[in-house]
Amino acid sequence: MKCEGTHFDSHVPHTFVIFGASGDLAKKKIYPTLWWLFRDNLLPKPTNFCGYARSKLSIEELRTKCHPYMKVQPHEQAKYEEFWQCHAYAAGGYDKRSDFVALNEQLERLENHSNSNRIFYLALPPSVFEQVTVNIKEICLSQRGWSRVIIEKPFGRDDVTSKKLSDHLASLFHEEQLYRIDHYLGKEMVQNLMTIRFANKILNSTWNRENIASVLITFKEPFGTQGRGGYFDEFGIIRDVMQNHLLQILSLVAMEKPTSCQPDDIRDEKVKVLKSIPALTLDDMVLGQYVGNPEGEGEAREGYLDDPTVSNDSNTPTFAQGVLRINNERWEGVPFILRCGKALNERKAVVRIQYRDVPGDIFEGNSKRNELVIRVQPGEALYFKMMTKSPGITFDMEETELDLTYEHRYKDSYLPDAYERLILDVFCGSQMHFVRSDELHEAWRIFTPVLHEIENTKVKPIPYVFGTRGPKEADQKTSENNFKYYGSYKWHGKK
Ligand SMILES: NC(=O)C1=CN([C@@H]2O[C@H](COP(=O)(O)OP(=O)(O)OC[C@H]3O[C@@H](n4cnc5c(N)ncnc54)[C@H](OP(=O)(O)O)[C@@H]3O)[C@@H](O)[C@H]2O)C=CC1
Ligand SMILES: O=C1O[C@H](COP(=O)(O)O)[C@@H](O)[C@H](O)[C@H]1O
Repeated sequence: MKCEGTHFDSHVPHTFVIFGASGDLAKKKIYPTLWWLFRDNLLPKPTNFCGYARSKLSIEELRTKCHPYMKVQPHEQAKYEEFWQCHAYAAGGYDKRSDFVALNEQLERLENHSNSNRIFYLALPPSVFEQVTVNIKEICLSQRGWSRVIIEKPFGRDDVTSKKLSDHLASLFHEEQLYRIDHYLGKEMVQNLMTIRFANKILNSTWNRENIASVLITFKEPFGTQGRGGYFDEFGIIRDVMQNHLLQILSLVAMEKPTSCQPDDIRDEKVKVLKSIPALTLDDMVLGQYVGNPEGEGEAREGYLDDPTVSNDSNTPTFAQGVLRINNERWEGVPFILRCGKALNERKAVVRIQYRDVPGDIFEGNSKRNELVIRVQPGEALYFKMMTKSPGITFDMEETELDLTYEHRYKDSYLPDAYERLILDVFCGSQMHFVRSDELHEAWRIFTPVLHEIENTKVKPIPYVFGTRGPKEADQKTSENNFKYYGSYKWHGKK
């Protein structure tokens, strides 16, 4: 797939500035990703790195914090030393102009006063986004090259706060300078959706209400808040996962074919399909909150409300299922069911495209629906459930699958982490896998009313036990929305 801005001038110097360099995201995701890109010679030369945070840290201390996540192999040691030699660190406040002036001087020295391009990564809580972006704009932009800003969710907590943030950013930067990360857009199988849909005649021509009964997009995690309940409680699972990751997947599954693979042609189609979705209502939802499992081990014994950082009467959902409708010619009447939860029975993200029953059945009701399953993680796979005659002297039929398990088919392929792809895209100037402000606006339009209703009327989520599949009411709602679960499918392959 050829897209605009998929390469960079490898000889222009670049500087990557990490705000919040002392934090969790920086040590667990950003520094490791930069190291892997550096290790694989994927970054322009030279690229320098500069951390910025309030804590006073030496490079040695920063390195020690990051080390457990860097996955350095013994033979990579020399390269690893080289990586850390390209680093600087500045301590300062997020609201202090003079500290940003000092940061800028440090960047100039690091760049040897060259025409370096600059990338600013905001690994920061949203409360300081505004001050930091103003200071970047006024003091730290590259004077001779380009500057780009990467921001992490949450992009607001509802339509009003998100618009405020969008307006603020638009007053400082052009949209082409802004890279809003939704890391699900960097995952292999999510990126594959465009190819699966638009490069396969057989799928493309059945991708509509005449053939598809329902679509189920699931995200499950087997752990709870792990002591981060304080943060989670402000947002809940709908804002944490459904409004962004699952809705992004839905857009890619449901959008019309873009006129080209150019980032804005794709994002135009995503916005268009979102505009056809009415706001979600409480009737379309099942909400849950986990309780401890007295027979479980460790964290599983604790319920959400047992987390000391969560208030005792919190009604924040840790599980949510919502049924969305797309009122356009392709999808009218096809439920798109988004389901996500923490403290469930497994880690899994999967998209199920369930086809309609075969009309004019001659098999006495024994055939089951076709289902195309796109397993995002873990173990990327694409499989198509279908009916076949049982082999041998029989006319019985059985459920089987066409199976594309990546681990078997692409044995020697390296599937980079989502952040590796996305950060590289920023160097390349490709916004294809980043969220545009109008997409965000539509996403909040769909979710804000129901979020406010849950919060204002103190809707009680249904308790479910840590380590289970969540409230059974969700399965009930799924079957009412034309998704058939047979419980009879058996896969015989190796996992
Ligand atoms: N390439 C590969 O690696 C392949 C692997 N497989 C494996 O085979 C196994 C079965 O495949 P799968 O497609 O999941 O088959 P099924 O159609 O049997 O689906 C099973 C899933 O349905 C969900 N479920 C359970 N009860 C209900 C219910 N009452 N109503 C609605 N949904 C329900 C569960 O998922 P949930 O809890 O998420 O709702 C469960 O995992 C899986 O483990 C799969 O990974 C299959 C083919 C290829
Ligand atoms: O954005 C988030 O995603 C993670 C799950 O990401 P994954 O790549 O491990 O699937 C989730 O744990 C977190 O709560 C959420 O904020």
